[in-house]
Amino acid sequence: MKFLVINGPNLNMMHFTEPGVAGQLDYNGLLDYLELCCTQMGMEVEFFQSNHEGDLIDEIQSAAGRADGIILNPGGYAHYSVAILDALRLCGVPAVEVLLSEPDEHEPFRKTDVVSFGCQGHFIGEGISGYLHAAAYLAQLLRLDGSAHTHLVM
Ligand SMILES: O=C1C[C@@](O)(C(=O)O)C[C@@H](O)[C@@H]1O
Repeated sequence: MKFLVINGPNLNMMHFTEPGVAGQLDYNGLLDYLELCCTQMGMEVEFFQSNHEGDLIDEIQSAAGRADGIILNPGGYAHYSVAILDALRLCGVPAVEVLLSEPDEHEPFRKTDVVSFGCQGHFIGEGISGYLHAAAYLAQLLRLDGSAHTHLVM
């Protein structure tokens, strides 16, 4: 089963806390951590990050036939990109959203999440564990409806 992990603007500049470990990971450290954990769970992952809305949309559109599911942290686009929402609805690949932090703990304008309407699951405010919970959830979803199996056979 293969997942495409898409991270939106500014995620490449952030630092992340690994559960139970002192210190912080940079973006490449995050990718190494996620790849290791997903490999241990028997999943293949591919990563994409962009600061540009159109590039994120191109990546979502190209997911069909290449990945069984999308794990998306849209960054600030979560709050207003109807275009990313449309791409998720059109691409035919199930997507799960991850937001590292809880929007309620930030400015009121972050309470709206338009991209969430294109996602079949949401892991919000769990830090980087959200990516792993999203992967496990997607795997379960795909096993239940058989799409991943169909895709692999094709
Ligand atoms: O870029 C980010 C990070 C974020 O996507 C998160 O994962 O918590 C939440 C967004 O509101 C913010 O703009």
